[in-house]
Amino acid sequence: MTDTPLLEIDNASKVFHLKPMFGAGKEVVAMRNVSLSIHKGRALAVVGESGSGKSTIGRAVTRLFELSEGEVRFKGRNIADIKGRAEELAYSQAVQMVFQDPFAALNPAHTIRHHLERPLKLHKKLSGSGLADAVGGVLADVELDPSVTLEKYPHELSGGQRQRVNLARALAVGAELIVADEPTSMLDVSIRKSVLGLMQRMKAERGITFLYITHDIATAHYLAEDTAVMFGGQVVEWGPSESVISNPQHAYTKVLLSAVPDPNVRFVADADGGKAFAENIEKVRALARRAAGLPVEVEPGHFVRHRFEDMDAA
Ligand SMILES: Nc1ncnc2c1ncn2[C@@H]1O[C@H](COP(=O)(O)OP(=O)(O)OP(=O)(O)O)[C@@H](O)[C@H]1O
Repeated sequence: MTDTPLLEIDNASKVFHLKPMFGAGKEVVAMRNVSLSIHKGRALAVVGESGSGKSTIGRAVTRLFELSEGEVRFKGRNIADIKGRAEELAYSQAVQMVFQDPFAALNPAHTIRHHLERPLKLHKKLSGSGLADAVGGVLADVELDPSVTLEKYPHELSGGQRQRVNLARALAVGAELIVADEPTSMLDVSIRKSVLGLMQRMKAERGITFLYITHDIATAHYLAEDTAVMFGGQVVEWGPSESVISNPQHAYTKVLLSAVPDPNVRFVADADGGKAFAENIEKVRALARRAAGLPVEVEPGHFVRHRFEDMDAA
């Protein structure tokens, strides 16, 4: 591991100012003092329920808006300082997004060949046999057979195959970091693991780095070395995935884990399997929403904002 992480999110906050046609304007704090980092060739899972602020992190990293506070650094450079067409293009190639709906990101009027050749021609200036080899290469990387895939249109593929095409396209563009926002949640349960397995291999074999955004904490450890749990725009607990999952410290993390039906997740719950927290969900949410105090390190690299004991005071 090199010392400088590929991606650093440093004390990042985002406030949206809503101005409705009628009534008073209001502010939504979508992300509050978030600090996270990922080294090259590793994955960080950001987990939380709907509205917790996970996608806001992804959108900040892909430069869809400016932060209200803090900064995002890619290879040590503040992405707010990226200027000029060449630098912007280089960043938008290096940082690719894969979305929940694998169909929406593909043009139904074009074949898979078109989707993959276009970025390779445009960005890597390939043609002829070099282009054919590169298309074959990215399809092999995502474990799709060129002879049965290339001439098909997106609607002729399964959801899992379409998501593989999206990942192949990210590779064709030259992705170093893939922001995968709920990439498997629209897929059948039976093929979720295979797509996660593919992302795992892209990481291990190609050195691709993933920011994996998911509501499903059970899937985090398939892909991500590290997991951050979000609620109300803040990260309430983070650390090595194994440690966060097997030894959760925040009541909200316990609630997320108590909803996991997967027997492979080594969640060492307390006697009631976290049910007490699930039944007190509003109290847990109130705890998670509280302004962040100084985090406590419970195990090496495993941090939590508020301990169980704090819940009664919430
Ligand atoms: N462009 C925006 N304008 C106003 N509010 C926004 C905007 N984007 C996000 N928000 C608000 O910020 C909060 C966090 O949203 P975000 O989309 O990051 O959550 P999420 O955890 O990704 O949820 P989901 O899984 O449902 O997308 C929500 O309250 C949301 O309504």
